[in-house]
Amino acid sequence: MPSWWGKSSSKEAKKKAGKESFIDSLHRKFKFSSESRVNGRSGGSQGHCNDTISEKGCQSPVESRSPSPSKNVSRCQSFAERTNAQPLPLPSLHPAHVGRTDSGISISTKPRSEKGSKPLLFLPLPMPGCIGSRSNPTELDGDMVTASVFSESSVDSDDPADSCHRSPQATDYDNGNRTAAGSPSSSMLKDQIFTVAPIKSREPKKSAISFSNNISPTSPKRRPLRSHVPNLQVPYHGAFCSAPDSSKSSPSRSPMRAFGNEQVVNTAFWAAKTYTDVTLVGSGHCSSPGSGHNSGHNSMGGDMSGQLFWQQSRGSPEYSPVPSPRMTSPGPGSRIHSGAVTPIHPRAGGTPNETQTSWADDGKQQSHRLPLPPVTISNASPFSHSNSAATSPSVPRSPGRAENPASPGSRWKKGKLLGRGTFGHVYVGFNSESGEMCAMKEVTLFSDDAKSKESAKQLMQEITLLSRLRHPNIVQYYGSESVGDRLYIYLEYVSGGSIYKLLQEYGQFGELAIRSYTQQILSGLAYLHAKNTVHRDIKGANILVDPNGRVKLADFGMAKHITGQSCPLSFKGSPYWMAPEVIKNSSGCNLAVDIWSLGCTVLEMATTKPPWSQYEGVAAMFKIGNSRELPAIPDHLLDDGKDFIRQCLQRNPLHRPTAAQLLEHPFVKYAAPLERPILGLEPSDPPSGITNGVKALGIGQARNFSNLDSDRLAIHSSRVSKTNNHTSEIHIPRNISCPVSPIGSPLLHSRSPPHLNGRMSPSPISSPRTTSGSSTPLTGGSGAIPFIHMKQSINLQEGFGGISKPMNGFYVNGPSYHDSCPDMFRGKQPGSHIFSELMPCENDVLGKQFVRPAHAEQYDGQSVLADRVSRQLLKDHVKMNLSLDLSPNSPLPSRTNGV
Ligand SMILES: Nc1ncnc2c1ncn2[C@@H]1O[C@H](COP(=O)(O)OP(=O)(O)OP(=O)(O)O)[C@@H](O)[C@H]1O
Repeated sequence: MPSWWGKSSSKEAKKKAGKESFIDSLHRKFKFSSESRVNGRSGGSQGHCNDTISEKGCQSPVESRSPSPSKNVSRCQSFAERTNAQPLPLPSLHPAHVGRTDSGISISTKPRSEKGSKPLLFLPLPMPGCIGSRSNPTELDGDMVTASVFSESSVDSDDPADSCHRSPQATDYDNGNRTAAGSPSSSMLKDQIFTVAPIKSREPKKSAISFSNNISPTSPKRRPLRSHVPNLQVPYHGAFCSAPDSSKSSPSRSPMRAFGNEQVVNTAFWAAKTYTDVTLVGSGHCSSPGSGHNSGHNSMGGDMSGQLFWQQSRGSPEYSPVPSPRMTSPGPGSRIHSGAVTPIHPRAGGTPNETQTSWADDGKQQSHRLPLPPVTISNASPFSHSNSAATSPSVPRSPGRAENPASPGSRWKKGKLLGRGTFGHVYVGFNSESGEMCAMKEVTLFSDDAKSKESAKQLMQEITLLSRLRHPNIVQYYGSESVGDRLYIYLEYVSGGSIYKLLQEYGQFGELAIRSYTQQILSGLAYLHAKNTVHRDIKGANILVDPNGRVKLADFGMAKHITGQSCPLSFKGSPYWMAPEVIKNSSGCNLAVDIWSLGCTVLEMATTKPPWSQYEGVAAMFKIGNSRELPAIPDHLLDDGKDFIRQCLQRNPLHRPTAAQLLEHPFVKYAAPLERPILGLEPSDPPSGITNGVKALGIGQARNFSNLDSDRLAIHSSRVSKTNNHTSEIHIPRNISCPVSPIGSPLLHSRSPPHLNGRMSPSPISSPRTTSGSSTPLTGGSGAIPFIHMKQSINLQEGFGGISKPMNGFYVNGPSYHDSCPDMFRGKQPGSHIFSELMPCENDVLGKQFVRPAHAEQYDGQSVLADRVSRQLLKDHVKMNLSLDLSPNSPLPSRTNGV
């Protein structure tokens, strides 16, 4: 056991004292905020147009521990050294996957009454209703701004912790996380040690807290913000430390996870690696990119440890018993946040879930009662807290419990740990009554950390943004609720893991898979961008894949809704996937940054590593931001693929095509469609016991929610669970997983060129070594990879850093694929006769023109249908967006006003 573990909480007592006051103040603030919103909040933050949404510190989620082939891979093997990956089995064809997508928020009207505990923390849970009720379209932004302000302020914090000087402890810590399957995996490292709640007893504890579902077996022990047993000491996970614990899942715990514009290079590390040309404001700390098992990205934004190398040997950290020192690789967890702020209190993300830990240890994966999943608030307050004690680790986890038989389907039980993130842990949530699953992100809020408040706000922002998104290629947000000192966020469960994880386990993808995944990512981005929202952290670790090959964009912690005309470009993202303009801070917020990152992700899929991974973080950033070099593109990719990457990696953001435009690129346009596109289009019946939320609830949230999202995509169901004095209205949207995704089985029904049909392309997959991803050094100096200058319609817009203002949701500066079937896409693919038989383009709602194979239907009727459905969905989304944006009450500004 690490020495720091035994140190326990020397600061415990001191922190405890401040918790109460913190909670109270936070509570008051949220409450205040809530009221403000209800009354048409204005948020003084509107004046700010900072990056906002959320800034995460480094985190290192632990990937699923389920047995996987990856186990066969030596953890110490480097990507390059790894033996050939196992061929991916063909996805099985199943009925359309229907996934719940509705969002709901659970709320408990009854405050927690646990003796000795503080009043429940009223977290401002974003809700459809609340959102819809906003009269000012910029409110959302205001929230973000507010968050950003916090974030920035945090960056300037004098708190040593801010500087993220993650010490070697990080390593230990990381190791501990990874190695301790069930051990308290705190993800926070810091020079300060704190104690975490001891593992809860599995014995049922009688709780004074009543559950909405009538479950009241909570544990008296549960003392959210105060009772930490000094038997576990978890190093603070400061901004500087990357989440070393990242396991294979997230590749990128990145080298610079905590980088921020505002950050000051104040660490020795940075001092020694200062590149004058790189605008590294603030002390960026990088987490090791591939180290963490979280997402393994090197996202910047909160903490940046000095590990800026793409970790070549990130096997499956989680399996690795050996404490891994800090990772320097651009893994999943290396994100740089503009504010070196570690979102939630260090402990939040890293605090091991006692219960979970114990479960993991014993491998039983027992689950215990959890508060009701997505529940719609039935009262006027947009903020909710749950009085459910179900989340208490001490709650009996017996699946067969008979408590609350009245509302069987409303209980979610926390299952196995999927991973750790900056904000907390993610578990599988299972409703034993309905058989449904979800991903539960558990975040522990601490009051003893100055940044907790800020972190909470950031998290709220992410939730707020996510709650407004509904697309088959975006992880659906179901709802959230706070229970005591913990916040639970319910998300669509995507069991396949991230692209990063798949790459780690199976090696590089074949071209068909890449095409399919890329097409889906683009679909999600097109939708997102149509809402003037930029993800800012696109990379393999943040893209999840379900068993059917459907891709879902995840982790919107750094996403930002672009609203003003001018928005400073925050230094956020993951170094290796970061666009030049972000590094150079030369342009304003731009949707095009995602396109650049997409290009990097395509390379990542083709090589298992992001471009420039052979360089350490800072050096890579220097390359990206100051040289004209572009990463080498694997030869095994066909011309379309190479061209696609080049299009994305144009240094001038104005030259990059928009997501919508890229959907017309032959590389993705003919990607294999999903097998089951139609199933589920019609609203599915809500689960047993669940009634239509809108009708049943008749509350603002429900109404607004229905307005916010497409009815065609989801059914808003709710369940009213009345228990004792607690009434919860569950709003469980169900949606269909989507037809947009082309890949039901990338290997099947492909509409790609004949030579690719039905087969993976020449084996990229078989041997990760064969391709050189990062092994491909950057050859060439500037201009090694020629830019392709296509017809452009540059339309500089004032106030947006020179970036063109989106037109119909898309910036119109880049290559105009709108123009009738661009020649560049015609017959471009070698040997593809399909491309030469294109039907006349037809306009779609996006103003784009799609091209279809003349004999597509006879070629593959189902595929065509799927394609149409997918496009229709995209149109619907756009329409929906337009409708939403134009609504005076919409929290999102009209696109025409955006950017
Ligand atoms: N909806 C989901 N379905 C399945 N697994 C998920 C889901 N969301 C997250 N995970 C898993 O949980 C892990 C932690 O996710 P989380 O979003 O908290 O952190 P992260 O994305 O890895 O890091 P960060 O948020 O700091 O960038 C991820 O690595 C991912 O494997």
